Amino acid sequence: MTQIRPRRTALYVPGSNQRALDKAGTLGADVLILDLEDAVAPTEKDDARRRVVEAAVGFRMSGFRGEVVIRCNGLDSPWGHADLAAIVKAAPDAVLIPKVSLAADIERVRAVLRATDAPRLPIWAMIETPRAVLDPLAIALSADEHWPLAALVLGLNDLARETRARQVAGRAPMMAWMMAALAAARVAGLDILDGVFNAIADHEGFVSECAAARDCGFDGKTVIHPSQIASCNAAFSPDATELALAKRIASVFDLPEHAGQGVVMVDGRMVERLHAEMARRTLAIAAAITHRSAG
Ligand SMILES: CC(C)(COP(=O)(O)OP(=O)(O)OC[C@H]1O[C@@H](n2cnc3c(N)ncnc32)[C@H](O)[C@@H]1OP(=O)(O)O)[C@@H](O)C(=O)NCCC(=O)NCCSC(=O)C[C@H](O)C(=O)O
Ligand SMILES: [Mg+2]
Repeated sequence: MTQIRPRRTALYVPGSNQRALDKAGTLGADVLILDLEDAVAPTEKDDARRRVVEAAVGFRMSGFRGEVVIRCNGLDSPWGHADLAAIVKAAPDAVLIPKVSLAADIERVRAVLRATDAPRLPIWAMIETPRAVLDPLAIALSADEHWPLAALVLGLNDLARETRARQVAGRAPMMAWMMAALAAARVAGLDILDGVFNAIADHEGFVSECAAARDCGFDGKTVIHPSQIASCNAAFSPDATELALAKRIASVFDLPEHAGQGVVMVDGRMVERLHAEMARRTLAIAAAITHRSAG
Protein backbone atom coordinates (compact mmCIF):
# COMPACT_ATOMS: atom_id res chain seq x y z
CA MET A 1 0.00 0.00 0.00
CA THR A 2 1.31 3.51 -0.84
CA GLN A 3 2.20 5.83 2.03
CA ILE A 4 -0.84 7.62 3.44
CA ARG A 5 -0.53 11.27 4.43
CA PRO A 6 -3.55 12.69 6.22
CA ARG A 7 -4.90 15.57 4.12
CA ARG A 8 -8.23 15.98 5.88
CA THR A 9 -8.05 19.74 6.11
CA ALA A 10 -6.06 22.15 3.96
CA LEU A 11 -6.20 25.74 5.27
CA TYR A 12 -5.74 28.64 2.84
CA VAL A 13 -3.65 31.32 4.51
CA PRO A 14 -3.43 34.67 2.70
CA GLY A 15 0.24 35.47 2.14
CA SER A 16 -0.42 39.12 2.93
CA ASN A 17 -1.88 38.45 6.40
CA GLN A 18 1.01 38.22 8.86
CA ARG A 19 -1.22 37.43 11.86
CA ALA A 20 -2.76 34.52 9.97
CA LEU A 21 0.68 33.26 8.86
CA ASP A 22 1.93 33.47 12.44
CA LYS A 23 -0.82 31.32 13.89
CA ALA A 24 -1.51 28.93 10.98
CA GLY A 25 0.87 26.19 12.16
CA THR A 26 -0.86 25.89 15.53
CA LEU A 27 -4.44 25.41 14.32
CA GLY A 28 -4.55 21.66 13.60
CA ALA A 29 -4.79 21.67 9.79
CA ASP A 30 -2.99 18.81 8.03
CA VAL A 31 -2.01 21.07 5.14
CA LEU A 32 -1.33 24.81 4.99
CA ILE A 33 -1.80 26.44 1.59
CA LEU A 34 0.09 29.72 1.77
CA ASP A 35 -1.64 31.78 -0.87
CA LEU A 36 -0.04 34.25 -3.25
CA GLU A 37 -2.95 34.17 -5.70
CA ASP A 38 -6.58 35.18 -5.18
CA ALA A 39 -6.37 35.99 -1.46
CA VAL A 40 -3.72 38.65 -2.14
CA ALA A 41 -4.43 42.06 -3.72
CA PRO A 42 -2.22 43.06 -6.68
CA THR A 43 -0.55 45.83 -4.66
CA GLU A 44 0.49 43.34 -1.98
CA LYS A 45 1.89 40.56 -4.16
CA ASP A 46 5.59 41.31 -3.67
CA ASP A 47 5.27 41.77 0.07
CA ALA A 48 3.20 38.57 0.36
CA ARG A 49 5.83 36.59 -1.55
CA ARG A 50 8.49 37.66 0.93
CA ARG A 51 6.26 36.83 3.91
CA VAL A 52 5.32 33.42 2.54
CA VAL A 53 8.91 32.36 1.90
CA GLU A 54 9.83 33.38 5.44
CA ALA A 55 6.79 31.59 6.88
CA ALA A 56 7.43 28.37 4.93
CA VAL A 57 10.98 28.19 6.28
CA GLY A 58 9.66 29.02 9.76
CA PHE A 59 7.10 26.19 9.73
CA ARG A 60 9.85 23.72 8.93
CA MET A 61 12.11 25.03 11.70
CA SER A 62 9.24 24.97 14.21
CA GLY A 63 8.63 21.25 13.64
CA PHE A 64 5.20 21.63 12.01
CA ARG A 65 4.28 18.05 11.07
CA GLY A 66 1.79 18.78 8.31
CA GLU A 67 2.48 19.76 4.72
CA VAL A 68 3.22 23.30 3.63
CA VAL A 69 2.07 24.10 0.10
CA ILE A 70 2.47 27.46 -1.63
CA ARG A 71 -0.08 28.57 -4.22
CA CYS A 72 1.60 30.72 -6.87
CA ASN A 73 0.05 33.09 -9.38
CA GLY A 74 -0.37 31.82 -12.93
CA LEU A 75 2.56 32.07 -15.33
CA ASP A 76 0.55 34.44 -17.53
CA SER A 77 0.22 36.93 -14.67
CA PRO A 78 2.86 39.58 -13.85
CA TRP A 79 3.86 37.62 -10.71
CA GLY A 80 4.00 33.95 -11.74
CA HIS A 81 7.70 33.69 -12.62
CA ALA A 82 8.88 35.59 -9.54
CA ASP A 83 6.60 33.41 -7.41
CA LEU A 84 8.09 30.18 -8.77
CA ALA A 85 11.65 31.44 -8.26
CA ALA A 86 10.86 32.31 -4.64
CA ILE A 87 8.99 29.05 -4.02
CA VAL A 88 11.94 27.00 -5.23
CA LYS A 89 14.11 28.75 -2.63
CA ALA A 90 11.53 28.21 0.12
CA ALA A 91 11.37 24.48 -0.76
CA PRO A 92 7.86 23.78 0.59
CA ASP A 93 6.26 20.32 0.37
CA ALA A 94 4.55 21.30 -2.88
CA VAL A 95 3.61 24.15 -5.19
CA LEU A 96 -0.09 24.54 -6.04
CA ILE A 97 -0.76 25.77 -9.58
CA PRO A 98 -4.01 27.75 -9.99
CA LYS A 99 -6.43 27.64 -12.92
CA VAL A 100 -4.87 24.69 -14.70
CA SER A 101 -6.88 24.03 -17.86
CA LEU A 102 -4.66 21.67 -19.82
CA ALA A 103 -1.80 19.26 -19.19
CA ALA A 104 0.36 21.78 -21.09
CA ASP A 105 -0.15 24.29 -18.24
CA ILE A 106 1.59 21.87 -15.87
CA GLU A 107 4.34 21.23 -18.41
CA ARG A 108 5.05 24.99 -18.60
CA VAL A 109 5.52 25.07 -14.85
CA ARG A 110 7.77 22.00 -14.96
CA ALA A 111 9.88 23.68 -17.65
CA VAL A 112 10.36 26.80 -15.50
CA LEU A 113 11.20 24.69 -12.44
CA ARG A 114 13.60 22.46 -14.42
CA ALA A 115 15.56 25.53 -15.49
CA THR A 116 16.35 26.30 -11.83
CA ASP A 117 18.22 23.00 -11.36
CA ALA A 118 16.57 22.68 -7.93
CA PRO A 119 15.31 19.26 -6.77
CA ARG A 120 11.92 18.38 -8.25
CA LEU A 121 9.22 20.14 -6.25
CA PRO A 122 5.97 18.15 -5.99
CA ILE A 123 3.23 19.85 -8.01
CA TRP A 124 -0.45 20.10 -7.05
CA ALA A 125 -3.00 21.37 -9.57
CA MET A 126 -6.22 23.34 -9.08
CA ILE A 127 -9.20 22.07 -11.04
CA GLU A 128 -11.32 25.21 -11.39
CA THR A 129 -11.90 26.02 -15.04
CA PRO A 130 -14.58 24.70 -17.42
CA ARG A 131 -11.85 23.28 -19.67
CA ALA A 132 -10.31 21.38 -16.76
CA VAL A 133 -13.55 19.70 -15.72
CA LEU A 134 -14.15 18.57 -19.31
CA ASP A 135 -10.91 16.58 -19.30
CA PRO A 136 -9.53 16.25 -15.78
CA LEU A 137 -7.87 12.94 -16.65
CA ALA A 138 -5.47 14.61 -19.08
CA ILE A 139 -4.38 16.91 -16.25
CA ALA A 140 -4.22 14.17 -13.62
CA LEU A 141 -2.02 12.01 -15.85
CA SER A 142 -0.06 14.94 -17.24
CA ALA A 143 3.03 13.80 -19.06
CA ASP A 144 6.38 13.51 -17.28
CA GLU A 145 6.58 10.01 -15.79
CA HIS A 146 9.53 11.07 -13.62
CA TRP A 147 7.69 14.09 -12.25
CA PRO A 148 4.01 13.25 -11.90
CA LEU A 149 1.44 15.44 -10.22
CA ALA A 150 1.04 14.91 -6.49
CA ALA A 151 -2.57 16.03 -5.81
CA LEU A 152 -5.63 17.79 -7.22
CA VAL A 153 -7.60 20.56 -5.48
CA LEU A 154 -11.06 21.72 -6.53
CA GLY A 155 -11.63 25.47 -6.87
CA LEU A 156 -15.37 25.83 -6.95
CA ASN A 157 -15.46 29.61 -6.56
CA ASP A 158 -13.67 30.10 -9.86
CA LEU A 159 -15.62 27.28 -11.45
CA ALA A 160 -18.89 28.96 -10.40
CA ARG A 161 -17.68 32.28 -11.80
CA GLU A 162 -16.67 30.81 -15.13
CA THR A 163 -19.60 28.44 -15.67
CA ARG A 164 -22.29 30.58 -13.94
CA ALA A 165 -23.35 27.47 -12.03
CA ARG A 166 -24.69 28.43 -8.62
CA GLN A 167 -23.10 27.18 -5.39
CA VAL A 168 -26.24 25.86 -3.74
CA ALA A 169 -26.59 23.51 -0.77
CA GLY A 170 -25.96 19.94 -1.91
CA ARG A 171 -23.99 21.26 -4.92
CA ALA A 172 -26.12 19.46 -7.51
CA PRO A 173 -25.06 21.83 -10.37
CA MET A 174 -21.38 21.01 -9.73
CA MET A 175 -21.56 17.36 -8.73
CA ALA A 176 -20.86 15.81 -12.15
CA TRP A 177 -17.70 17.93 -12.52
CA MET A 178 -16.59 17.17 -8.97
CA MET A 179 -16.97 13.43 -9.46
CA ALA A 180 -15.25 13.49 -12.87
CA ALA A 181 -12.26 15.16 -11.20
CA LEU A 182 -12.37 12.60 -8.41
CA ALA A 183 -12.41 9.68 -10.86
CA ALA A 184 -9.47 11.23 -12.75
CA ALA A 185 -7.53 11.54 -9.49
CA ARG A 186 -8.16 7.89 -8.69
CA VAL A 187 -7.05 6.73 -12.16
CA ALA A 188 -3.81 8.66 -11.66
CA GLY A 189 -3.39 7.52 -8.04
CA LEU A 190 -3.65 11.07 -6.67
CA ASP A 191 -5.31 12.52 -3.60
CA ILE A 192 -8.03 15.08 -4.30
CA LEU A 193 -9.33 17.80 -1.99
CA ASP A 194 -12.77 19.38 -2.11
CA GLY A 195 -13.33 23.13 -2.59
CA VAL A 196 -14.03 25.72 0.11
CA PHE A 197 -17.29 26.59 1.89
CA ASN A 198 -17.59 30.38 1.88
CA ALA A 199 -20.31 30.92 4.52
CA ILE A 200 -18.02 30.81 7.56
CA ALA A 201 -20.86 31.51 10.02
CA ASP A 202 -23.00 28.60 8.73
CA HIS A 203 -21.49 25.83 10.82
CA GLU A 204 -24.30 23.35 10.17
CA GLY A 205 -24.04 23.85 6.42
CA PHE A 206 -20.28 23.37 6.58
CA VAL A 207 -20.52 20.13 8.59
CA SER A 208 -23.06 18.77 6.14
CA GLU A 209 -20.86 19.66 3.15
CA CYS A 210 -17.82 17.98 4.77
CA ALA A 211 -19.81 14.77 5.32
CA ALA A 212 -21.06 14.83 1.73
CA ALA A 213 -17.52 15.35 0.38
CA ARG A 214 -16.23 12.46 2.49
CA ASP A 215 -19.05 10.23 1.26
CA CYS A 216 -18.20 11.18 -2.34
CA GLY A 217 -14.66 9.89 -1.75
CA PHE A 218 -12.66 13.10 -1.34
CA ASP A 219 -9.52 12.76 0.80
CA GLY A 220 -10.12 16.09 2.50
CA LYS A 221 -11.43 19.59 2.04
CA THR A 222 -9.90 23.03 1.64
CA VAL A 223 -11.01 25.57 4.24
CA ILE A 224 -10.67 29.33 4.70
CA HIS A 225 -11.05 29.97 8.44
CA PRO A 226 -9.69 28.44 11.66
CA SER A 227 -13.25 27.76 12.89
CA GLN A 228 -13.71 25.20 10.09
CA ILE A 229 -10.70 23.02 10.92
CA ALA A 230 -11.92 20.83 13.81
CA SER A 231 -15.17 19.79 12.09
CA CYS A 232 -13.38 19.10 8.85
CA ASN A 233 -10.74 16.96 10.56
CA ALA A 234 -13.52 15.05 12.32
CA ALA A 235 -15.48 14.44 9.12
CA PHE A 236 -12.48 12.94 7.33
CA SER A 237 -11.28 10.83 10.30
CA PRO A 238 -12.72 7.33 10.70
CA ASP A 239 -14.91 7.31 13.84
CA ALA A 240 -14.89 4.65 16.59
CA THR A 241 -17.73 2.60 15.06
CA GLU A 242 -16.09 2.63 11.64
CA LEU A 243 -12.77 1.59 13.14
CA ALA A 244 -14.23 -1.26 15.16
CA LEU A 245 -15.97 -2.63 12.07
CA ALA A 246 -12.83 -2.14 9.95
CA LYS A 247 -10.79 -4.15 12.46
CA ARG A 248 -13.22 -7.06 12.30
CA ILE A 249 -13.44 -6.98 8.50
CA ALA A 250 -9.68 -6.57 7.95
CA SER A 251 -8.93 -9.78 9.83
CA VAL A 252 -11.96 -11.90 9.02
CA PHE A 253 -10.30 -13.78 6.16
CA ASP A 254 -7.35 -14.66 8.41
CA LEU A 255 -9.60 -16.86 10.56
CA PRO A 256 -8.99 -20.56 9.84
CA GLU A 257 -12.70 -21.16 9.26
CA HIS A 258 -12.72 -18.57 6.45
CA ALA A 259 -9.49 -19.62 4.73
CA GLY A 260 -10.17 -20.16 1.05
CA GLN A 261 -13.52 -18.35 1.18
CA GLY A 262 -14.26 -15.37 -1.07
CA VAL A 263 -17.34 -14.14 0.78
CA VAL A 264 -18.27 -14.17 4.49
CA MET A 265 -20.88 -12.48 6.67
CA VAL A 266 -19.93 -9.84 9.28
CA ASP A 267 -22.64 -8.18 11.38
CA GLY A 268 -25.31 -9.28 8.96
CA ARG A 269 -23.62 -7.91 5.86
CA MET A 270 -21.78 -9.56 3.02
CA VAL A 271 -18.03 -9.01 3.11
CA GLU A 272 -15.72 -9.80 0.19
CA ARG A 273 -11.94 -9.66 0.10
CA LEU A 274 -12.19 -6.21 -1.50
CA HIS A 275 -13.94 -5.01 1.67
CA ALA A 276 -11.05 -6.36 3.73
CA GLU A 277 -8.70 -4.31 1.57
CA MET A 278 -10.85 -1.18 2.10
CA ALA A 279 -10.94 -1.85 5.84
CA ARG A 280 -7.15 -2.09 5.94
CA ARG A 281 -6.97 1.30 4.25
CA THR A 282 -9.31 2.79 6.87
CA LEU A 283 -7.04 1.41 9.60
CA ALA A 284 -3.96 2.81 7.85
CA ILE A 285 -5.57 6.27 7.64
CA ALA A 286 -6.42 6.14 11.35
CA ALA A 287 -2.84 5.11 12.17
CA ALA A 288 -1.44 7.96 10.05
CA ILE A 289 -3.72 10.46 11.82
CA THR A 290 -2.66 9.15 15.24
CA HIS A 291 0.99 9.36 14.24
CA ARG A 292 0.50 12.95 13.01
CA SER A 293 -1.32 14.00 16.20
CA ALA A 294 1.30 12.42 18.44
CA GLY A 295 3.95 14.90 17.32
C1 LIG B 1 -12.37 35.29 5.53
C2 LIG B 1 -11.35 36.05 6.31
C3 LIG B 1 -10.97 37.34 5.57
C4 LIG B 1 -11.89 36.42 7.70
O1 LIG B 1 -10.82 37.03 8.40
P1 LIG B 1 -11.01 37.75 9.81
O2 LIG B 1 -12.11 38.77 9.69
O3 LIG B 1 -9.67 38.21 10.29
O4 LIG B 1 -11.54 36.57 10.70
P2 LIG B 1 -11.55 36.46 12.23
O5 LIG B 1 -11.49 37.80 12.89
O6 LIG B 1 -12.69 35.59 12.60
O7 LIG B 1 -10.19 35.69 12.53
C5 LIG B 1 -9.90 35.23 13.83
C6 LIG B 1 -8.43 34.96 13.92
O8 LIG B 1 -8.09 33.91 13.01
C7 LIG B 1 -7.12 34.36 12.08
N1 LIG B 1 -7.44 33.82 10.76
C8 LIG B 1 -8.51 34.08 10.02
N2 LIG B 1 -8.47 33.40 8.86
C9 LIG B 1 -7.32 32.70 8.91
C10 LIG B 1 -6.70 31.80 7.99
N3 LIG B 1 -7.26 31.54 6.80
N4 LIG B 1 -5.55 31.24 8.36
C11 LIG B 1 -4.97 31.52 9.57
N5 LIG B 1 -5.50 32.36 10.47
C12 LIG B 1 -6.65 32.94 10.13
C13 LIG B 1 -7.21 35.88 12.08
O9 LIG B 1 -5.98 36.43 11.68
C14 LIG B 1 -7.56 36.15 13.52
O10 LIG B 1 -6.37 36.07 14.27
P3 LIG B 1 -6.14 37.02 15.54
O11 LIG B 1 -6.29 38.41 15.04
O12 LIG B 1 -4.75 36.69 16.00
O13 LIG B 1 -7.19 36.62 16.53
C15 LIG B 1 -10.08 35.17 6.55
O14 LIG B 1 -10.46 34.06 7.28
C16 LIG B 1 -9.36 34.79 5.29
O15 LIG B 1 -8.69 35.60 4.68
N6 LIG B 1 -9.46 33.52 4.92
C17 LIG B 1 -8.76 32.96 3.77
C18 LIG B 1 -9.32 33.49 2.46
C19 LIG B 1 -8.59 32.90 1.29
O16 LIG B 1 -7.47 32.43 1.44
N7 LIG B 1 -9.18 32.94 0.09
C20 LIG B 1 -8.58 32.41 -1.10
C21 LIG B 1 -8.74 30.94 -1.18
S1 LIG B 1 -10.41 30.39 -1.38
C22 LIG B 1 -10.52 30.03 -3.07
O17 LIG B 1 -10.83 30.91 -3.76
C23 LIG B 1 -10.22 28.62 -3.53
C24 LIG B 1 -10.28 28.43 -5.02
O18 LIG B 1 -9.26 29.10 -5.68
C25 LIG B 1 -11.61 28.71 -5.65
O19 LIG B 1 -11.65 29.32 -6.72
O20 LIG B 1 -12.62 28.25 -5.09
MG1 LIG C 1 -9.66 29.87 -7.52
